[in-house]
Amino acid sequence: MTHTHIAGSIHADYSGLQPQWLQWPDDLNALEEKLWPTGTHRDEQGRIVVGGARLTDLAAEHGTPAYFIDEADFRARCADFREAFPGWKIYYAGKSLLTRTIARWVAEEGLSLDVTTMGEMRIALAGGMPAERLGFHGNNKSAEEIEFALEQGVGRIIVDSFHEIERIEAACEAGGHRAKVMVRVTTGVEAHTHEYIATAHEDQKFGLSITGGQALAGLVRCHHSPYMDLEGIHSHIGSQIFETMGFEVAIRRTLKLAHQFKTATGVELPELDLGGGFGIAYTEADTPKPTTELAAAFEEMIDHECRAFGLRRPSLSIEPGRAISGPAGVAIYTVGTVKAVELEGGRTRTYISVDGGMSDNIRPALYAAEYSAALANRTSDAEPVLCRVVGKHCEGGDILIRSVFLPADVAVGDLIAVPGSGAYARSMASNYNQVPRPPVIGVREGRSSVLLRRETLDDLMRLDVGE
Ligand SMILES: Cc1ncc(COP(=O)(O)O)c(C=O)c1O
Ligand SMILES: N[C@@H](CCCC[NH3+])C(=O)O
Repeated sequence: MTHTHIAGSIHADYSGLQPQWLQWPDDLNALEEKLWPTGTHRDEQGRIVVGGARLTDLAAEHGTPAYFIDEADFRARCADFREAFPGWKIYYAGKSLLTRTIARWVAEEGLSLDVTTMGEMRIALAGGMPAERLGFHGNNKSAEEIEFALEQGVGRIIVDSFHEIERIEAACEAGGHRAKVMVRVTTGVEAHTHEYIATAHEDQKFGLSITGGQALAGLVRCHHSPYMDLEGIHSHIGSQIFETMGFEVAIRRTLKLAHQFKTATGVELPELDLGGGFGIAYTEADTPKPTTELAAAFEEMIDHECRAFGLRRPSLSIEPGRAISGPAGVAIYTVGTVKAVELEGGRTRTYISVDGGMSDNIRPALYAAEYSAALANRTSDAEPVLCRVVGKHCEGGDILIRSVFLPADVAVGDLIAVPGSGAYARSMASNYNQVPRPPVIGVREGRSSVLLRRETLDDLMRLDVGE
């Protein structure tokens, strides 16, 4: 192993192995505030404490891998959006993480809820979210889902295609319903995020294109429908976005569309929904903007464009998912093996295998998403080594954290905590390799409660009904 001098101290030389954004850590035991639920700290023995509970105790009680959600932090993030965007409707995006209890938290915090399937609708309603506070999304809603939504009286259906318009009308006709709808449009914005989670460029499956004219045609079609009350335009440009620029372009283009609609029909659309996508810090390199800053930028742009197009300011809504559930959640794994792999140039990468992997967090494999990690059960004075935290699946790409500095003495049995695991981890989990999915545990004032229990092998066996 070669060594190099950086800022006066001697470090192992990981040049070429270490991504540019990953800094040599000043203090491996430090917990960078922006990554963790508010109030996360180490106790006097160095154990990480989340929501007033030691992760060691939580792991002993609930096993690993597991996701722990700090209820106070989750609720505070709901409140933060509510307060930063006064007068706006805030729809928490349930796809990021949804259980009945979480739906209840969201309802109690006064937010609405964005759902995408029958399953999400059922869980949200079972959690006590009033149907009129649900926004029903999806690019291929089934007739059954639409009928259910109308019967329950969901607040609005966000229409994604002409086929769906026909399906909604048929369901209204058959069931004697009226449907409140918004039309999801593609604004052509190239959001600065991973290609798979950008959703407003033209060449993808969501929404009706503004440029192609389908968006205006869809709005007019809904406006004239005898079964629909058209509430407005919906735009969602993508996910894990830090810059306001993409949203500003979307605001301009959707309000221009609202103006065209007014010219075509003489009617002003009452509402504009700007979707979700607000980025969070997964690593030290991520710098999310405070919600107040986002709100100020949006407000200014909306006022400006409304004036420019001679429109009244519409009612406004957003749909944050990750920005609420992501930082509130920490995943805990147990180290099973540690392997120093010799690379060319005499350098070493330390592979730390944990008891989970791509089945409980597919995001690194799917989007090359980066995460951070910390030793949860103790501190260490050992020197930092460049590690790759990998899972237990039969797949070379089963990587949880591609590059992270951890102490050189990480050993079998240690606990690894991964912040930012509240969003799109459990909700996208699978049973790959017949691994039961981990539980979601709520933590509040030092006490924990199971929100979603751990799957068991019996659960898996029960599904396997073949001869
Ligand atoms: C329509 C819609 N709204 C809201 C969201 C939530 O996004 P995020 O969790 O990034 O805020 C998504 C997912 O990207 C979405 O598709
Ligand atoms: N699931 C994605 C976000 C996009 C999903 C919603 N359209 C993620 O983990 O980042």
